[in-house]
Amino acid sequence: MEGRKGAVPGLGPFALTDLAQGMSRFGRLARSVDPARPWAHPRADVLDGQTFRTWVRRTLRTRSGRAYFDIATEAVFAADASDISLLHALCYAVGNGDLETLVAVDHGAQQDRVVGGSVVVAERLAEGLDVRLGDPVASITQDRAGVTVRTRSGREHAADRVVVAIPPTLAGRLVDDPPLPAARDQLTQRLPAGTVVKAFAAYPTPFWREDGLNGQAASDRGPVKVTFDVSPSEAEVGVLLGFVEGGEALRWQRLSEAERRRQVLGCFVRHFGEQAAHPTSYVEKNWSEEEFTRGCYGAHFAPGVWTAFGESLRPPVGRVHWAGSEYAVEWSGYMEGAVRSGRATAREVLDAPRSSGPPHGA
Ligand SMILES: Cc1cc2nc3c(=O)[nH]c(=O)nc-3n(C[C@H](O)[C@H](O)[C@H](O)COP(=O)(O)OP(=O)(O)OC[C@H]3O[C@@H](n4cnc5c(N)ncnc54)[C@H](O)[C@@H]3O)c2cc1C
Repeated sequence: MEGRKGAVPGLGPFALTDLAQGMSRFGRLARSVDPARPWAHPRADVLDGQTFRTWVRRTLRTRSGRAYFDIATEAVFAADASDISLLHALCYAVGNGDLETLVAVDHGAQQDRVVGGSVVVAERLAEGLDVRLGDPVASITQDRAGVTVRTRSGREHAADRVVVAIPPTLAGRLVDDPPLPAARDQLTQRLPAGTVVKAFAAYPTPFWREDGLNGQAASDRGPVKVTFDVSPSEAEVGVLLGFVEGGEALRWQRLSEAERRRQVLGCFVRHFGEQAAHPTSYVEKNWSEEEFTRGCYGAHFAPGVWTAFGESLRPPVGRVHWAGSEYAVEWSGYMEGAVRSGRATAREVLDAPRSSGPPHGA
């Protein structure tokens, strides 16, 4: 699917027709799914009983058509099409616009970057709030009077209600007393995060621009399949970002440091020429190693999970409510979804009956 540097792959008429038909079928099927209740689809058992890969292999006939769906799946879910159910792919696409919007840069989900990094958004939101860092929550105890949250250092915080705003798989690592209902716990056992490594190479200048290239590449050859020019806007330095995602990341992260770097730079050279082989610095960030993230971009649902456990995702358990990107109906897996879910859960808490007794532990 690629030739010389900067080339746009020429797809033949068969591949183009195949891709157009595949996308149209996927879009039609996605629009039949209610992203708030995917398990309620009349054919939910069929859609959730197969992997997205099965559907792609059955529906698309050409190598290029299948490659498009494979690359898009890795880029959107940080997982392989064989990891997720067809129902999840449809639900995610319809809740977040459509598949084309998710992978698109111009007018798409990939269009904008936050100057200073995404952390700036969280820092600005935290201004003026009583945010306490460095002492993670370890356990949550609730009874009829209230909730007590205990941190790893042993501090206790009493409340009427609690919002757990961390990814479901991390929420499953907290100790709950009483234990969570079986269905809710089994759900958190089945919602893994995807696997993503971001590899950055810095150069004295963004040299690829001299060749008329914008630094964006999409390839069916890994380990880096998607790249972006992430050079700072004001600095005289060029930075290329390569994403290593899904199964590619699982295999690549087992390699030695030198081999990982060699393979990433090899991909950059294929796309942008020999100069890419000699960066002034090279940095990798494996998001699965982050203790409080353990992968990204969000949780994905394997076959059977939406239909068997989906109804347990959003309802609170007693005084414990859930919020975060994974709980959003729209823009799940994105910062936008985290904000929407936060608002919905805040409303849920405000509407919940107040405790009749004093807060537990007060
Ligand atoms: C590499 C990468 C690239 C991404 N790119 C994009 C993008 O381009 N656009 C986009 O919209 N989204 C992107 N995302 C996804 C986006 O980051 C998430 O959707 C968003 O951060 C989810 O917000 P959240 O509030 O639900 O959860 P989180 O951001 O995960 O926030 C949870 C917070 O809880 C903290 N925490 C965890 N455990 C505990 C504990 N036990 N006690 C106390 N605190 C705890 C964590 O430290 C964290 O601060 C990306 C994610 C990654 C990893």
